[in-house]
Amino acid sequence: MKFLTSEQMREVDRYTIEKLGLPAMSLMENAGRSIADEVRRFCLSRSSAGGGLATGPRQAGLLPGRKPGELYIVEPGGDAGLSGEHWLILVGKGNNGGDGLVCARHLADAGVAVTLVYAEPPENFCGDALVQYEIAKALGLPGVVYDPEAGISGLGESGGRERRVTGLVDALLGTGSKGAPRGAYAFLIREANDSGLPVISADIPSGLDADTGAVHDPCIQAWMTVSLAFLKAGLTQYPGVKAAGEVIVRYIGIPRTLPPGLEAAGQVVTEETLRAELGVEVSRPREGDGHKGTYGHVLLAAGSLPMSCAGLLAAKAALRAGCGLATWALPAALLPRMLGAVPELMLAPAEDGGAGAWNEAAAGEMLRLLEARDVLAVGPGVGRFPGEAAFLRALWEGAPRPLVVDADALNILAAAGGPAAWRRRDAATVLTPHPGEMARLTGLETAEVQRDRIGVARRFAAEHGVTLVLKGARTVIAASDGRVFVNVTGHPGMATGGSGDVLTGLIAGLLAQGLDEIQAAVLGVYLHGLAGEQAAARRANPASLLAGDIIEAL
Ligand SMILES: NC(=O)C1=CN([C@@H]2O[C@H](COP(=O)(O)OP(=O)(O)OC[C@H]3O[C@@H](n4cnc5c(N)ncnc54)[C@H](O)[C@@H]3O)[C@@H](O)[C@H]2O)[C@@H](O)CC1
Ligand SMILES: [K+]
Repeated sequence: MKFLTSEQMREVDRYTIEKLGLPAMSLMENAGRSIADEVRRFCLSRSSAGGGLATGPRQAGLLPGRKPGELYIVEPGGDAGLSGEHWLILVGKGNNGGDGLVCARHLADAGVAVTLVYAEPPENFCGDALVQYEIAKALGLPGVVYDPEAGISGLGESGGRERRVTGLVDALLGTGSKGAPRGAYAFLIREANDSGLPVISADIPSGLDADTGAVHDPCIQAWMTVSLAFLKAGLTQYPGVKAAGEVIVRYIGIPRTLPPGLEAAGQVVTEETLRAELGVEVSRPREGDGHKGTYGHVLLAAGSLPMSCAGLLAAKAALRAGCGLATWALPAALLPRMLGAVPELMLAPAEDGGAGAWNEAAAGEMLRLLEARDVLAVGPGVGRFPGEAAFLRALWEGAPRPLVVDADALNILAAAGGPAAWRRRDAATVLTPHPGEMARLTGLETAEVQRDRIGVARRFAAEHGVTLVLKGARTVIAASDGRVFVNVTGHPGMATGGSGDVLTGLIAGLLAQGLDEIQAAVLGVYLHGLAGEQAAARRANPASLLAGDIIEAL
Protein backbone atom coordinates (compact mmCIF):
# COMPACT_ATOMS: atom_id res chain seq x y z
CA MET A 1 0.00 0.00 0.00
CA LYS A 2 1.40 3.37 -1.07
CA PHE A 3 1.80 6.34 1.26
CA LEU A 4 2.28 10.01 0.42
CA THR A 5 3.69 13.17 1.96
CA SER A 6 1.43 16.18 2.43
CA GLU A 7 3.04 17.91 -0.56
CA GLN A 8 2.41 14.85 -2.72
CA MET A 9 -1.18 14.73 -1.47
CA ARG A 10 -1.62 18.37 -2.51
CA GLU A 11 -0.24 17.52 -5.94
CA VAL A 12 -2.69 14.63 -6.27
CA ASP A 13 -5.55 16.92 -5.17
CA ARG A 14 -4.51 19.57 -7.70
CA TYR A 15 -4.27 17.02 -10.49
CA THR A 16 -7.65 15.48 -9.65
CA ILE A 17 -9.43 18.81 -9.42
CA GLU A 18 -7.68 20.85 -12.11
CA LYS A 19 -6.64 18.25 -14.69
CA LEU A 20 -9.34 15.62 -14.29
CA GLY A 21 -12.05 18.13 -13.43
CA LEU A 22 -13.47 16.33 -10.39
CA PRO A 23 -15.04 19.06 -8.26
CA ALA A 24 -13.28 19.67 -4.93
CA MET A 25 -16.67 19.73 -3.24
CA SER A 26 -17.36 16.14 -4.34
CA LEU A 27 -14.10 15.04 -2.79
CA MET A 28 -14.91 16.82 0.44
CA GLU A 29 -18.39 15.28 0.45
CA ASN A 30 -16.90 11.79 0.02
CA ALA A 31 -14.26 12.51 2.65
CA GLY A 32 -16.77 13.71 5.25
CA ARG A 33 -19.15 10.88 4.53
CA SER A 34 -16.35 8.30 4.86
CA ILE A 35 -15.45 9.67 8.26
CA ALA A 36 -19.13 9.58 9.29
CA ASP A 37 -19.31 5.94 8.12
CA GLU A 38 -16.41 5.04 10.35
CA VAL A 39 -17.86 6.91 13.33
CA ARG A 40 -21.13 5.01 12.87
CA ARG A 41 -19.29 1.73 12.51
CA PHE A 42 -17.34 2.53 15.65
CA CYS A 43 -20.51 3.38 17.60
CA LEU A 44 -22.37 0.30 16.43
CA SER A 45 -19.50 -2.07 17.16
CA ARG A 46 -19.21 -0.47 20.57
CA SER A 47 -22.91 -0.93 21.33
CA SER A 48 -22.96 -4.51 20.02
CA ALA A 49 -19.84 -5.33 22.01
CA GLY A 50 -21.46 -3.92 25.15
CA GLY A 51 -18.95 -1.12 25.57
CA GLY A 52 -15.30 -1.15 24.53
CA LEU A 53 -14.20 -1.45 20.96
CA ALA A 54 -14.89 -4.71 19.13
CA THR A 55 -11.68 -6.28 17.93
CA GLY A 56 -10.90 -8.85 15.28
CA PRO A 57 -11.12 -8.71 11.52
CA ARG A 58 -13.75 -6.40 10.10
CA GLN A 59 -16.08 -7.74 7.47
CA ALA A 60 -15.85 -5.40 4.52
CA GLY A 61 -19.11 -3.63 3.85
CA LEU A 62 -21.01 -5.34 6.63
CA LEU A 63 -22.08 -3.61 9.78
CA PRO A 64 -21.98 -5.78 12.91
CA GLY A 65 -24.99 -8.04 13.29
CA ARG A 66 -25.77 -8.27 9.58
CA LYS A 67 -25.40 -11.40 7.55
CA PRO A 68 -24.11 -11.48 3.97
CA GLY A 69 -26.99 -11.44 1.52
CA GLU A 70 -29.48 -10.15 4.09
CA LEU A 71 -31.62 -7.28 2.85
CA TYR A 72 -31.00 -4.33 5.05
CA ILE A 73 -32.38 -0.87 4.51
CA VAL A 74 -30.97 1.96 6.55
CA GLU A 75 -33.97 4.15 7.18
CA PRO A 76 -33.34 7.88 6.74
CA GLY A 77 -33.97 8.14 10.46
CA GLY A 78 -30.76 6.24 11.06
CA ASP A 79 -29.60 3.25 13.03
CA ALA A 80 -31.35 2.48 16.29
CA GLY A 81 -28.00 1.74 17.93
CA LEU A 82 -26.96 5.38 17.48
CA SER A 83 -29.73 7.02 19.47
CA GLY A 84 -27.66 7.49 22.59
CA GLU A 85 -24.67 8.96 20.78
CA HIS A 86 -23.60 12.60 20.99
CA TRP A 87 -20.42 13.56 19.19
CA LEU A 88 -18.57 16.83 19.30
CA ILE A 89 -17.09 17.70 15.92
CA LEU A 90 -13.98 19.83 16.45
CA VAL A 91 -13.72 22.01 13.36
CA GLY A 92 -10.70 23.95 12.08
CA LYS A 93 -10.86 26.65 9.47
CA GLY A 94 -9.37 24.75 6.50
CA ASN A 95 -10.45 21.80 4.41
CA ASN A 96 -9.91 19.39 7.27
CA GLY A 97 -12.59 21.35 9.11
CA GLY A 98 -14.70 21.20 5.94
CA ASP A 99 -14.50 17.40 6.11
CA GLY A 100 -15.66 17.60 9.71
CA LEU A 101 -18.67 19.73 8.76
CA VAL A 102 -19.72 17.21 6.09
CA CYS A 103 -19.21 14.38 8.59
CA ALA A 104 -21.44 16.17 11.12
CA ARG A 105 -24.21 16.51 8.55
CA HIS A 106 -24.13 12.77 7.74
CA LEU A 107 -23.97 11.76 11.39
CA ALA A 108 -26.94 13.97 12.21
CA ASP A 109 -28.86 12.27 9.40
CA ALA A 110 -27.99 8.88 10.86
CA GLY A 111 -29.47 9.84 14.22
CA VAL A 112 -26.33 10.89 16.07
CA ALA A 113 -26.61 14.08 18.08
CA VAL A 114 -23.79 16.39 16.98
CA THR A 115 -22.41 19.66 18.25
CA LEU A 116 -19.95 21.57 16.08
CA VAL A 117 -17.13 23.20 18.01
CA TYR A 118 -15.38 25.81 15.90
CA ALA A 119 -11.72 26.44 16.70
CA GLU A 120 -12.13 29.99 15.47
CA PRO A 121 -15.04 32.19 14.42
CA PRO A 122 -16.47 30.80 11.16
CA GLU A 123 -15.94 34.23 9.54
CA ASN A 124 -12.28 33.19 9.39
CA PHE A 125 -13.07 30.03 7.43
CA CYS A 126 -11.99 29.87 3.85
CA GLY A 127 -13.00 28.25 0.55
CA ASP A 128 -14.98 25.04 0.67
CA ALA A 129 -14.95 24.90 4.47
CA LEU A 130 -16.85 28.21 4.50
CA VAL A 131 -19.42 26.78 2.08
CA GLN A 132 -19.84 23.75 4.34
CA TYR A 133 -20.26 26.03 7.34
CA GLU A 134 -23.06 27.90 5.56
CA ILE A 135 -24.79 24.56 4.80
CA ALA A 136 -24.47 23.39 8.40
CA LYS A 137 -25.86 26.74 9.60
CA ALA A 138 -28.78 26.60 7.14
CA LEU A 139 -29.54 23.07 8.38
CA GLY A 140 -29.55 24.32 11.94
CA LEU A 141 -26.82 22.00 13.18
CA PRO A 142 -25.91 23.17 16.67
CA GLY A 143 -22.50 24.80 16.93
CA VAL A 144 -20.39 26.98 19.20
CA VAL A 145 -17.18 28.89 18.80
CA TYR A 146 -14.73 27.37 21.24
CA ASP A 147 -14.12 29.36 24.37
CA PRO A 148 -11.10 28.11 26.33
CA GLU A 149 -12.61 29.58 29.51
CA ALA A 150 -15.76 27.47 29.18
CA GLY A 151 -14.07 24.39 27.67
CA ILE A 152 -15.87 21.50 26.02
CA SER A 153 -16.94 19.62 29.12
CA GLY A 154 -20.19 21.59 29.39
CA LEU A 155 -21.30 20.82 25.85
CA GLY A 156 -23.72 18.07 26.84
CA GLU A 157 -26.76 19.56 25.22
CA SER A 158 -27.79 19.16 21.63
CA GLY A 159 -30.91 20.51 19.96
CA GLY A 160 -32.59 21.07 23.31
CA ARG A 161 -31.94 17.47 24.47
CA GLU A 162 -29.52 16.69 27.23
CA ARG A 163 -27.08 14.16 25.93
CA ARG A 164 -23.82 13.17 27.49
CA VAL A 165 -20.98 13.52 24.98
CA THR A 166 -19.92 10.08 23.77
CA GLY A 167 -17.11 10.85 21.33
CA LEU A 168 -15.10 13.44 19.42
CA VAL A 169 -14.26 13.90 15.78
CA ASP A 170 -10.97 15.70 15.33
CA ALA A 171 -11.28 17.80 12.17
CA LEU A 172 -9.03 20.59 13.38
CA LEU A 173 -5.88 20.30 11.30
CA GLY A 174 -4.94 18.09 8.37
CA THR A 175 -2.20 18.07 5.78
CA GLY A 176 -2.18 21.88 5.58
CA SER A 177 -0.99 22.15 9.17
CA LYS A 178 2.34 23.85 9.83
CA GLY A 179 4.28 23.51 13.08
CA ALA A 180 2.80 22.98 16.52
CA PRO A 181 -0.94 23.69 16.87
CA ARG A 182 -1.46 27.25 18.02
CA GLY A 183 -4.01 29.14 20.12
CA ALA A 184 -7.47 27.61 20.44
CA TYR A 185 -6.34 24.59 18.38
CA ALA A 186 -3.82 23.68 21.07
CA PHE A 187 -6.36 24.14 23.88
CA LEU A 188 -8.91 21.99 22.09
CA ILE A 189 -6.41 19.19 21.45
CA ARG A 190 -5.41 19.11 25.11
CA GLU A 191 -9.03 19.04 26.21
CA ALA A 192 -9.85 16.26 23.76
CA ASN A 193 -6.95 14.15 25.02
CA ASP A 194 -7.85 14.77 28.65
CA SER A 195 -11.53 13.94 28.11
CA GLY A 196 -10.94 10.19 28.00
CA LEU A 197 -13.55 10.01 25.22
CA PRO A 198 -12.96 8.16 21.97
CA VAL A 199 -11.44 10.47 19.36
CA ILE A 200 -11.65 9.76 15.63
CA SER A 201 -9.32 11.89 13.53
CA ALA A 202 -10.08 13.16 10.06
CA ASP A 203 -7.13 12.36 7.79
CA ILE A 204 -4.39 12.70 10.44
CA PRO A 205 -4.38 13.37 14.18
CA SER A 206 -4.15 17.16 14.56
CA GLY A 207 -0.62 18.02 15.67
CA LEU A 208 1.01 15.16 13.78
CA ASP A 209 3.68 15.87 11.19
CA ALA A 210 2.08 14.11 8.20
CA ASP A 211 5.46 13.52 6.56
CA THR A 212 7.62 12.15 9.35
CA GLY A 213 5.36 10.78 12.08
CA ALA A 214 6.82 13.21 14.62
CA VAL A 215 4.26 14.68 17.00
CA HIS A 216 4.06 18.30 18.00
CA ASP A 217 3.05 19.42 21.44
CA PRO A 218 0.11 18.98 21.67
CA CYS A 219 -1.03 16.24 19.33
CA ILE A 220 -4.34 14.40 19.29
CA GLN A 221 -4.16 10.86 20.62
CA ALA A 222 -6.79 9.26 18.43
CA TRP A 223 -8.53 5.93 18.81
CA MET A 224 -8.97 5.76 15.08
CA THR A 225 -7.80 7.79 12.08
CA VAL A 226 -9.61 7.87 8.77
CA SER A 227 -6.87 8.59 6.26
CA LEU A 228 -8.40 10.14 3.16
CA ALA A 229 -7.60 8.90 -0.34
CA PHE A 230 -4.08 7.70 0.49
CA LEU A 231 -2.18 6.71 3.59
CA LYS A 232 0.08 9.55 4.82
CA ALA A 233 3.75 8.86 5.52
CA GLY A 234 3.48 10.13 9.10
CA LEU A 235 0.95 7.43 9.95
CA THR A 236 3.54 4.71 9.27
CA GLN A 237 6.16 5.80 11.81
CA TYR A 238 6.21 6.14 15.59
CA PRO A 239 5.15 8.19 17.51
CA GLY A 240 2.60 8.90 14.77
CA VAL A 241 1.52 5.26 14.79
CA LYS A 242 0.54 5.57 18.43
CA ALA A 243 -1.16 8.94 17.99
CA ALA A 244 -3.28 7.61 15.11
CA GLY A 245 -4.71 4.46 16.72
CA GLU A 246 -6.42 2.18 14.22
CA VAL A 247 -5.87 3.58 10.72
CA ILE A 248 -8.46 3.17 8.00
CA VAL A 249 -7.76 4.40 4.49
CA ARG A 250 -10.92 5.46 2.67
CA TYR A 251 -11.35 5.98 -1.02
CA ILE A 252 -12.90 9.39 -1.70
CA GLY A 253 -13.02 9.46 -5.50
CA ILE A 254 -9.40 10.40 -6.10
CA PRO A 255 -8.05 7.80 -8.55
CA ARG A 256 -5.80 5.12 -7.06
CA THR A 257 -3.30 5.67 -9.90
CA LEU A 258 -0.95 8.54 -9.14
CA PRO A 259 -0.63 11.45 -11.59
CA PRO A 260 2.04 10.96 -14.28
CA GLY A 261 5.54 11.46 -12.92
CA LEU A 262 4.57 11.32 -9.26
CA GLU A 263 6.24 8.61 -7.17
CA ALA A 264 4.76 7.72 -3.80
CA ALA A 265 6.89 8.56 -0.76
CA GLY A 266 6.90 4.86 0.01
CA GLN A 267 4.94 1.69 0.46
CA VAL A 268 3.85 -0.40 3.37
CA VAL A 269 5.10 -3.96 2.96
CA THR A 270 2.39 -6.54 2.45
CA GLU A 271 2.49 -9.84 0.60
CA GLU A 272 0.91 -7.95 -2.29
CA THR A 273 3.68 -5.31 -2.24
CA LEU A 274 6.27 -8.06 -2.29
CA ARG A 275 4.60 -9.78 -5.20
CA ALA A 276 3.52 -6.81 -7.31
CA GLU A 277 6.30 -4.31 -6.62
CA LEU A 278 9.25 -6.57 -5.97
CA GLY A 279 8.33 -9.75 -7.83
CA VAL A 280 9.06 -11.96 -4.86
CA GLU A 281 6.84 -14.53 -3.14
CA VAL A 282 6.95 -15.01 0.63
CA SER A 283 7.00 -18.74 0.17
CA ARG A 284 9.13 -19.77 -2.78
CA PRO A 285 8.70 -23.35 -3.91
CA ARG A 286 11.91 -25.34 -4.40
CA GLU A 287 12.91 -27.03 -7.62
CA GLY A 288 12.26 -30.75 -7.64
CA ASP A 289 15.83 -31.39 -8.69
CA GLY A 290 17.42 -28.68 -6.52
CA HIS A 291 20.47 -29.49 -4.42
CA LYS A 292 22.39 -27.55 -1.81
CA GLY A 293 24.40 -25.78 -4.49
CA THR A 294 21.19 -24.45 -6.01
CA TYR A 295 20.39 -22.32 -2.98
CA GLY A 296 23.63 -20.53 -2.47
CA HIS A 297 26.38 -20.35 0.10
CA VAL A 298 26.64 -17.64 2.75
CA LEU A 299 29.97 -16.55 4.19
CA LEU A 300 29.63 -14.88 7.55
CA ALA A 301 32.47 -12.97 9.22
CA ALA A 302 31.29 -12.61 12.78
CA GLY A 303 32.01 -13.14 16.44
CA SER A 304 34.97 -12.39 18.69
CA LEU A 305 35.61 -12.74 22.38
CA PRO A 306 33.36 -12.23 24.29
CA MET A 307 30.57 -11.80 21.71
CA SER A 308 31.07 -15.12 20.01
CA CYS A 309 27.47 -16.22 19.81
CA ALA A 310 26.26 -13.31 17.67
CA GLY A 311 27.78 -15.22 14.77
CA LEU A 312 25.96 -18.38 15.80
CA LEU A 313 22.60 -16.64 15.68
CA ALA A 314 23.29 -15.03 12.29
CA ALA A 315 24.55 -18.29 10.80
CA LYS A 316 21.57 -20.30 12.05
CA ALA A 317 19.20 -17.66 10.65
CA ALA A 318 20.94 -17.84 7.26
CA LEU A 319 20.40 -21.60 7.20
CA ARG A 320 16.76 -21.20 8.27
CA ALA A 321 16.31 -18.65 5.46
CA GLY A 322 16.92 -21.54 3.12
CA CYS A 323 20.45 -21.05 1.83
CA GLY A 324 22.13 -24.27 0.76
CA LEU A 325 25.27 -23.84 2.82
CA ALA A 326 26.68 -21.44 5.37
CA THR A 327 30.27 -20.92 6.47
CA TRP A 328 30.97 -19.02 9.64
CA ALA A 329 34.42 -17.43 9.64
CA LEU A 330 35.55 -16.59 13.16
CA PRO A 331 38.75 -15.74 15.04
CA ALA A 332 40.62 -19.05 15.38
CA ALA A 333 40.71 -18.97 19.18
CA LEU A 334 36.91 -19.33 19.22
CA LEU A 335 36.87 -22.43 17.05
CA PRO A 336 37.19 -25.10 19.79
CA ARG A 337 34.24 -23.61 21.69
CA MET A 338 32.00 -23.41 18.67
CA LEU A 339 32.75 -26.78 17.09
CA GLY A 340 29.54 -28.72 16.82
CA ALA A 341 27.38 -25.91 18.23
CA VAL A 342 25.40 -25.96 14.99
CA PRO A 343 26.20 -29.21 13.23
CA GLU A 344 24.85 -27.96 9.87
CA LEU A 345 27.33 -25.09 9.83
CA MET A 346 30.85 -25.02 8.40
CA LEU A 347 33.44 -23.16 10.43
CA ALA A 348 36.41 -21.29 8.99
CA PRO A 349 39.01 -20.14 11.54
CA ALA A 350 40.74 -16.83 10.80
CA GLU A 351 44.29 -16.60 12.18
CA ASP A 352 44.14 -14.41 15.32
CA GLY A 353 47.36 -15.15 17.23
CA GLY A 354 45.23 -16.68 19.97
CA ALA A 355 43.54 -13.36 20.81
CA GLY A 356 40.00 -14.28 19.79
CA ALA A 357 39.79 -11.00 17.85
CA TRP A 358 39.76 -9.95 14.22
CA ASN A 359 42.72 -8.27 12.52
CA GLU A 360 43.52 -6.54 9.26
CA ALA A 361 45.19 -9.58 7.68
CA ALA A 362 42.00 -11.67 8.01
CA ALA A 363 40.40 -9.66 5.19
CA GLY A 364 42.53 -11.42 2.56
CA GLU A 365 41.40 -14.81 3.86
CA MET A 366 37.73 -13.68 3.74
CA LEU A 367 38.06 -12.58 0.12
CA ARG A 368 39.67 -15.90 -0.80
CA LEU A 369 36.83 -17.83 0.88
CA LEU A 370 34.29 -15.63 -0.87
CA GLU A 371 35.52 -16.81 -4.28
CA ALA A 372 33.55 -20.01 -3.75
CA ARG A 373 30.61 -18.40 -1.94
CA ASP A 374 27.73 -16.13 -2.96
CA VAL A 375 27.39 -13.46 -0.31
CA LEU A 376 29.39 -12.02 2.55
CA ALA A 377 27.82 -10.78 5.79
CA VAL A 378 30.08 -8.99 8.22
CA GLY A 379 29.59 -7.46 11.60
CA PRO A 380 27.66 -9.36 14.29
CA GLY A 381 29.93 -9.57 17.31
CA VAL A 382 33.13 -8.58 15.47
CA GLY A 383 33.90 -5.94 18.11
CA ARG A 384 36.43 -3.17 17.59
CA PHE A 385 40.07 -4.03 16.92
CA PRO A 386 43.37 -2.57 15.68
CA GLY A 387 43.40 -2.39 11.89
CA GLU A 388 39.58 -2.52 11.77
CA ALA A 389 39.25 0.23 9.12
CA ALA A 390 41.72 -1.45 6.75
CA PHE A 391 40.01 -4.82 7.34
CA LEU A 392 36.55 -3.52 6.47
CA ARG A 393 37.78 -1.34 3.61
CA ALA A 394 39.41 -4.37 1.98
CA LEU A 395 36.09 -6.22 2.14
CA TRP A 396 34.04 -3.19 1.06
CA GLU A 397 36.19 -2.43 -1.95
CA GLY A 398 37.29 -5.98 -2.72
CA ALA A 399 34.18 -8.15 -2.34
CA PRO A 400 32.70 -8.69 -5.80
CA ARG A 401 29.57 -10.32 -4.30
CA PRO A 402 26.64 -8.94 -2.28
CA LEU A 403 27.73 -7.62 1.09
CA VAL A 404 25.63 -7.23 4.25
CA VAL A 405 27.13 -4.86 6.83
CA ASP A 406 25.79 -4.89 10.37
CA ALA A 407 26.56 -4.11 14.01
CA ASP A 408 30.18 -3.21 14.80
CA ALA A 409 31.07 -3.26 11.10
CA LEU A 410 28.72 -0.26 10.81
CA ASN A 411 30.52 1.48 13.67
CA ILE A 412 33.84 0.77 11.98
CA LEU A 413 32.44 2.17 8.74
CA ALA A 414 31.16 5.28 10.53
CA ALA A 415 34.50 5.85 12.30
CA ALA A 416 36.27 5.60 8.94
CA GLY A 417 34.14 8.39 7.50
CA GLY A 418 31.24 6.41 6.04
CA PRO A 419 30.76 4.96 2.56
CA ALA A 420 31.85 8.22 0.93
CA ALA A 421 35.40 7.66 2.21
CA TRP A 422 35.79 4.45 0.20
CA ARG A 423 35.38 3.41 -3.42
CA ARG A 424 31.77 2.91 -4.42
CA ARG A 425 30.89 -0.74 -4.61
CA ASP A 426 29.71 -2.37 -7.82
CA ALA A 427 28.02 -5.34 -6.17
CA ALA A 428 24.95 -5.17 -3.93
CA THR A 429 25.38 -3.64 -0.49
CA VAL A 430 22.89 -3.85 2.38
CA LEU A 431 23.46 -1.86 5.58
CA THR A 432 21.31 -2.74 8.60
CA PRO A 433 21.80 -0.05 11.27
CA HIS A 434 19.66 0.47 14.34
CA PRO A 435 18.95 4.16 15.09
CA GLY A 436 22.14 4.57 17.16
CA GLU A 437 24.32 3.14 14.40
CA MET A 438 22.45 5.28 11.86
CA ALA A 439 23.24 8.34 13.96
CA ARG A 440 26.94 7.47 13.91
CA LEU A 441 26.85 6.90 10.15
CA THR A 442 25.20 10.26 9.48
CA GLY A 443 26.65 12.40 12.26
CA LEU A 444 23.12 13.13 13.50
CA GLU A 445 21.79 12.63 17.02
CA THR A 446 19.74 9.46 17.49
CA ALA A 447 16.68 11.61 18.24
CA GLU A 448 17.15 13.42 14.92
CA VAL A 449 17.26 10.09 13.09
CA GLN A 450 14.08 8.99 14.83
CA ARG A 451 12.31 12.25 14.05
CA ASP A 452 12.50 11.58 10.31
CA ARG A 453 13.36 7.91 9.81
CA ILE A 454 11.99 7.75 6.28
CA GLY A 455 13.80 10.88 5.10
CA VAL A 456 17.12 9.97 6.74
CA ALA A 457 17.06 6.45 5.29
CA ARG A 458 16.05 7.60 1.82
CA ARG A 459 18.74 10.26 1.59
CA PHE A 460 21.49 7.94 2.84
CA ALA A 461 20.61 5.11 0.46
CA ALA A 462 20.41 7.42 -2.55
CA GLU A 463 23.58 9.31 -1.71
CA HIS A 464 25.72 6.21 -1.17
CA GLY A 465 24.16 3.78 -3.62
CA VAL A 466 23.31 1.20 -0.95
CA THR A 467 20.20 -0.52 0.39
CA LEU A 468 19.61 0.83 3.85
CA VAL A 469 17.60 -1.03 6.49
CA LEU A 470 16.85 1.33 9.37
CA LYS A 471 15.76 -0.99 12.16
CA GLY A 472 13.35 -0.37 15.02
CA ALA A 473 9.56 -0.59 15.22
CA ARG A 474 8.31 0.03 11.66
CA THR A 475 11.66 -0.70 10.02
CA VAL A 476 12.35 1.46 6.97
CA ILE A 477 14.02 -0.10 3.94
CA ALA A 478 15.37 2.44 1.45
CA ALA A 479 16.70 1.50 -1.98
CA SER A 480 19.38 3.47 -3.79
CA ASP A 481 16.84 4.39 -6.52
CA GLY A 482 14.71 6.34 -4.01
CA ARG A 483 12.09 3.68 -3.29
CA VAL A 484 11.12 3.30 0.36
CA PHE A 485 9.35 0.42 2.10
CA VAL A 486 7.98 0.38 5.63
CA ASN A 487 7.54 -2.91 7.41
CA VAL A 488 4.60 -3.43 9.74
CA THR A 489 5.23 -6.98 10.96
CA GLY A 490 6.98 -7.47 14.27
CA HIS A 491 6.41 -7.53 17.98
CA PRO A 492 7.79 -5.51 20.92
CA GLY A 493 9.05 -8.82 22.34
CA MET A 494 11.68 -8.76 19.59
CA ALA A 495 13.49 -5.94 21.36
CA THR A 496 16.05 -8.37 22.74
CA GLY A 497 19.76 -9.04 22.20
CA GLY A 498 20.59 -11.01 19.07
CA SER A 499 17.43 -10.07 17.19
CA GLY A 500 19.49 -7.94 14.78
CA ASP A 501 21.99 -10.76 14.22
CA VAL A 502 19.09 -12.97 13.15
CA LEU A 503 18.00 -10.35 10.61
CA THR A 504 21.51 -10.11 9.16
CA GLY A 505 21.69 -13.85 8.67
CA LEU A 506 18.22 -13.94 7.20
CA ILE A 507 18.96 -11.24 4.61
CA ALA A 508 22.27 -12.90 3.71
CA GLY A 509 20.50 -16.25 3.34
CA LEU A 510 17.98 -14.72 0.94
CA LEU A 511 20.72 -12.98 -1.08
CA ALA A 512 22.51 -16.31 -1.41
CA GLN A 513 19.39 -17.73 -3.03
CA GLY A 514 19.57 -15.15 -5.78
CA LEU A 515 17.18 -12.47 -4.54
CA ASP A 516 18.37 -8.96 -5.38
CA GLU A 517 19.36 -6.63 -2.56
CA ILE A 518 16.04 -4.85 -2.20
CA GLN A 519 14.02 -8.06 -2.48
CA ALA A 520 16.22 -9.72 0.13
CA ALA A 521 16.14 -6.73 2.49
CA VAL A 522 12.38 -6.17 2.30
CA LEU A 523 11.44 -9.86 2.43
CA GLY A 524 14.01 -10.47 5.17
CA VAL A 525 12.61 -7.71 7.36
CA TYR A 526 9.04 -8.84 6.68
CA LEU A 527 9.77 -12.49 7.56
CA HIS A 528 11.82 -11.50 10.59
CA GLY A 529 8.81 -9.58 11.94
CA LEU A 530 6.37 -12.33 11.09
CA ALA A 531 8.54 -14.93 12.80
CA GLY A 532 8.82 -12.61 15.80
CA GLU A 533 5.04 -12.30 15.99
CA GLN A 534 4.62 -16.05 15.88
CA ALA A 535 7.36 -16.63 18.41
CA ALA A 536 5.74 -14.08 20.73
CA ALA A 537 2.35 -15.74 20.34
CA ARG A 538 3.83 -19.04 21.48
CA ARG A 539 4.97 -17.57 24.78
CA ALA A 540 2.73 -16.91 27.77
CA ASN A 541 4.63 -13.65 28.26
CA PRO A 542 6.20 -12.21 25.09
CA ALA A 543 8.77 -10.39 27.24
CA SER A 544 10.49 -13.76 27.58
CA LEU A 545 11.12 -13.97 23.82
CA LEU A 546 14.72 -14.76 22.84
CA ALA A 547 16.36 -14.15 19.47
CA GLY A 548 16.72 -17.92 19.10
CA ASP A 549 12.92 -18.23 19.26
CA ILE A 550 12.69 -16.02 16.16
CA ILE A 551 15.00 -18.41 14.32
CA GLU A 552 12.88 -21.39 15.37
CA ALA A 553 9.72 -19.61 14.20
CA LEU A 554 11.26 -19.05 10.77
N1 LIG B 1 -9.12 18.56 -2.47
C1 LIG B 1 -8.55 18.62 -1.33
O1 LIG B 1 -7.60 19.34 -1.14
C2 LIG B 1 -9.09 17.78 -0.27
C3 LIG B 1 -8.64 17.99 1.04
N2 LIG B 1 -9.16 17.32 2.05
C4 LIG B 1 -8.89 17.70 3.44
O2 LIG B 1 -8.18 18.89 3.51
C5 LIG B 1 -7.10 18.78 4.41
C6 LIG B 1 -6.07 19.79 4.04
O3 LIG B 1 -6.72 21.04 4.08
P1 LIG B 1 -6.03 22.45 4.09
O4 LIG B 1 -4.91 22.43 3.11
O5 LIG B 1 -7.08 23.44 3.92
O6 LIG B 1 -5.34 22.55 5.50
P2 LIG B 1 -5.80 22.18 6.98
O7 LIG B 1 -7.25 22.04 7.07
O8 LIG B 1 -4.96 21.06 7.40
O9 LIG B 1 -5.31 23.48 7.79
C7 LIG B 1 -6.08 24.64 7.66
C8 LIG B 1 -5.50 25.92 8.15
O10 LIG B 1 -5.09 25.86 9.48
C9 LIG B 1 -4.15 26.89 9.72
N3 LIG B 1 -3.03 26.30 10.42
C10 LIG B 1 -1.95 25.68 9.86
N4 LIG B 1 -1.13 25.24 10.81
C11 LIG B 1 -1.68 25.60 11.98
C12 LIG B 1 -1.25 25.42 13.33
N5 LIG B 1 -0.12 24.81 13.63
N6 LIG B 1 -2.05 25.90 14.32
C13 LIG B 1 -3.20 26.54 14.02
N7 LIG B 1 -3.62 26.74 12.76
C14 LIG B 1 -2.88 26.28 11.74
C15 LIG B 1 -3.72 27.43 8.41
O11 LIG B 1 -4.26 28.72 8.28
C16 LIG B 1 -4.31 26.45 7.42
O12 LIG B 1 -4.72 27.09 6.26
C17 LIG B 1 -6.72 17.35 4.35
O13 LIG B 1 -6.03 16.92 5.49
C18 LIG B 1 -8.08 16.69 4.21
O14 LIG B 1 -8.66 16.53 5.48
C19 LIG B 1 -10.36 16.53 1.84
O15 LIG B 1 -11.43 17.38 1.99
C20 LIG B 1 -10.41 15.89 0.52
C21 LIG B 1 -10.12 16.79 -0.60
K1 LIG C 1 -7.38 16.07 11.90
